Amino acid sequence: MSRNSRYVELDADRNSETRRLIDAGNRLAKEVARLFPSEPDLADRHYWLETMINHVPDYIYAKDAEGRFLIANEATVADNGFNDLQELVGKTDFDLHPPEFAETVSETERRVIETGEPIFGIEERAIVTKGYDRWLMTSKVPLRNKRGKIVGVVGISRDISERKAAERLLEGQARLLEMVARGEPLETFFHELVRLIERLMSGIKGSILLLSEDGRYLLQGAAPSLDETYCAVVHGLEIGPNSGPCGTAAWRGQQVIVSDILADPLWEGCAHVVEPFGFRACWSTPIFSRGRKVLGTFALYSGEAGAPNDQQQELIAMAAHLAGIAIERKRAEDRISFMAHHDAVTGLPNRALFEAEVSGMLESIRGREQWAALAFLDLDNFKLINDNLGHAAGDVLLKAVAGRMRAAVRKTDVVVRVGGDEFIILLNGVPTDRDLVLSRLEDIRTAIALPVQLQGRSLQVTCSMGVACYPSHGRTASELLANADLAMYRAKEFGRNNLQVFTAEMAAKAHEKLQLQEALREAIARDEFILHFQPQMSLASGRIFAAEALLRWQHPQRGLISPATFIPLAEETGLIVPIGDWVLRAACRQAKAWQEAGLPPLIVSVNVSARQFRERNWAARVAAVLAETGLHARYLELELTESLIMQDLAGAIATMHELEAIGVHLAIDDFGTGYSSLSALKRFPVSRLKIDRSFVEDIPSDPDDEAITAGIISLAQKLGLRVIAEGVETEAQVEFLQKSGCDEIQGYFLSPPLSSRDFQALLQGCDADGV
Ligand SMILES: Nc1nc2c(ncn2[C@@H]2O[C@@H]3COP(=O)(O)O[C@H]4[C@@H](O)[C@H](n5cnc6c(=O)[nH]c(N)nc65)O[C@@H]4COP(=O)(O)O[C@H]3[C@H]2O)c(=O)[nH]1
Repeated sequence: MSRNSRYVELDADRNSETRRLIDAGNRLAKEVARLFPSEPDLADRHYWLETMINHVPDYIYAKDAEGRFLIANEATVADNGFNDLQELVGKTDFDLHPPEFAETVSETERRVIETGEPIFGIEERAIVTKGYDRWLMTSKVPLRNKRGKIVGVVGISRDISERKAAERLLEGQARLLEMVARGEPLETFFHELVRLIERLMSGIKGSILLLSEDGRYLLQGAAPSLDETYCAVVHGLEIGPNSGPCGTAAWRGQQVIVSDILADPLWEGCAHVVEPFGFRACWSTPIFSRGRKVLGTFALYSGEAGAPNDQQQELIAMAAHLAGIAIERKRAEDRISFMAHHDAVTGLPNRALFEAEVSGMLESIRGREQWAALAFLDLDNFKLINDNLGHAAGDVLLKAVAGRMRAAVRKTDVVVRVGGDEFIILLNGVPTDRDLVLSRLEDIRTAIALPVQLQGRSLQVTCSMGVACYPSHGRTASELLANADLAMYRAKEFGRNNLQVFTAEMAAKAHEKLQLQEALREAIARDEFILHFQPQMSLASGRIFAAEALLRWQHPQRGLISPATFIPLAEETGLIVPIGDWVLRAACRQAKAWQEAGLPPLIVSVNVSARQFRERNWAARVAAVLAETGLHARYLELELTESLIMQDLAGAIATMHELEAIGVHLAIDDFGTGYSSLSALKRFPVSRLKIDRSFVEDIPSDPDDEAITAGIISLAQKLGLRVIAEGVETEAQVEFLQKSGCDEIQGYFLSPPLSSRDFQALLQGCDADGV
């Protein structure tokens, strides 16, 4: 039996077949025992070890304390550019690599030798010669002799380039997506993308081209590594079935791989264009939108002929996909930004854009002999067209008008839709000639007023325009806007369809108005209002039977202020509602107080403004005041003006009926100045007409006024209404009115408006039957 007990010699004493088999088995066993002796000698072990480490793809080596290679596996030898281990032995990293790399390696190894501490798993750039950028994971342990003394290092390094590349790709993708999310400029994004791909594919240069808006040309997107001359040649390339790899890829919507530029028909005739740049292959991939529309191309150029491998194809697909996301996102942002800065109906810039840019525009003419004219413009009666013909027609009109305005100004001027029917025009950098500026603006007004065909009709729309000029009417955009607005307000006051240029007087008035408005607000809070009462007398009996309540503002500094000064503003601002409520309550309370003081019951007449009358449940509010003050409804008369009623005839008549139902009297004030038609008048539940003072004023000198007054009186009689004339000052007027059949009078002839105390004294001093 051999020393190797695992390989037993078999018993040969059997039949011949079996014997032959046994002989073969024994021969095999002997051979195995020879090849694999159980106690191998040192040389065998050395050989096995060498075989083993040479089969390992990692780099394994040992170096002495001076960093000289003692031994290394085949991978180390070959990747350092040698054929045989002996060529490497004795060399240091300084002999093999650039000094900065060698220094880093030797520094690590010195540490291991000095400390005796091994280093595991450090990542380092590869300094082996494999032609492309690679990474290693390295461990180094001290090399000891038999006595345990450290005499060098043993190193083992694994190529982790692929893992590193995958990591870098992931990081790159994350960075790119973050750039998209942050809305970085497209150009920056493209640069980063191309650079990433170039880092991952050595020897490759990338370029991104974008398809022009009309879908016909390729325009430069980014090509950070390509020669500018080459980029200039490609920029503006028309796409087509045979237009280089990029032009063709964009045309077909398919990837075009040109493996050898010099041999490919796509480059026929133009290979000489790329030749100087050293390209041999070009792979162009279309960049698609989500809806598969071509947005551009992603192209890679290689100095070597060939097609991309699977891994490279994956990278290309990823890059084209990311580029598509970025382009779409940018376009969406641009769209949103356009929508945020432009008016959807007319496509004109909106106020936000104007305000963002106007300062820069004004700045551009600062110090020059030029003006900027800012016109605020409002279409007259646009609401009427919108209400009667519908919003779609209104939009058509706005578009037409916007187009005309745009056509009437220069490219450098600005036309903005502010909202509704309001526009701003900025004529920038105009000569300092007022007449010229005004004539240009008048031209725009004329263009606007040309007929527009709407729903088969020809309509005309005029405009009111207010103008403020830089620098004399304002140095900032907001000053100019505010002043042009004031001027437009004035244009409207002048009956619309005209142009007004801002003046200092307008500003002063506006300022005054603002102050008055503020003071009025405070007056309500401080209870600074009082009522005066003006008697009304029956011409037949000579009895004072009623009093008109007239508001006064007891201003702490300015004294008694007439309502004519503040009522229009109170109406404009809506302050008339709380003020009117106060008047109604105070008048009812006073009338009731006089009754309680034992005076003969009087009707108190209260002026009602349109704004008040439109308040919801106004009749119910009147009833509540009557209940609160205890005054019977028949002692209250409400004076409504013709214009108030005509603003919303149906609504006014309904409210008048509600008031009639409560039992209050209704009168029409200022009769003759409005436009109430006779047929409408018949439907008003009123009990008297009040002839406006303007007709009474010139009686008896003006025969026309006499005729009108007499006419109103006879009309009222026919309609069964009583008539009162206001503003009666003279005996002659009284005589005329009496003769004409007027029922009642009010005016200085009788008495001016009096404080409640004076009025009470007047009543008490009166003869029970008359004044
Ligand atoms: N020249 C002349 N004037 C006379 C004569 N008799 C009366 N007046 C004045 O004519 C105005 C008559 O009031 P109105 O036509 O309702 O015109 C009123 C009325 O429209 C409005 N108003 C006054 N009080 C109120 C109120 O409480 N509410 C509302 N909404 N408006 C009021 O203010 C307007 C002006 O009121 P007042 O300044 O008080 O002016 C009063 C009165 O003082 C006269 O013989 N000759």
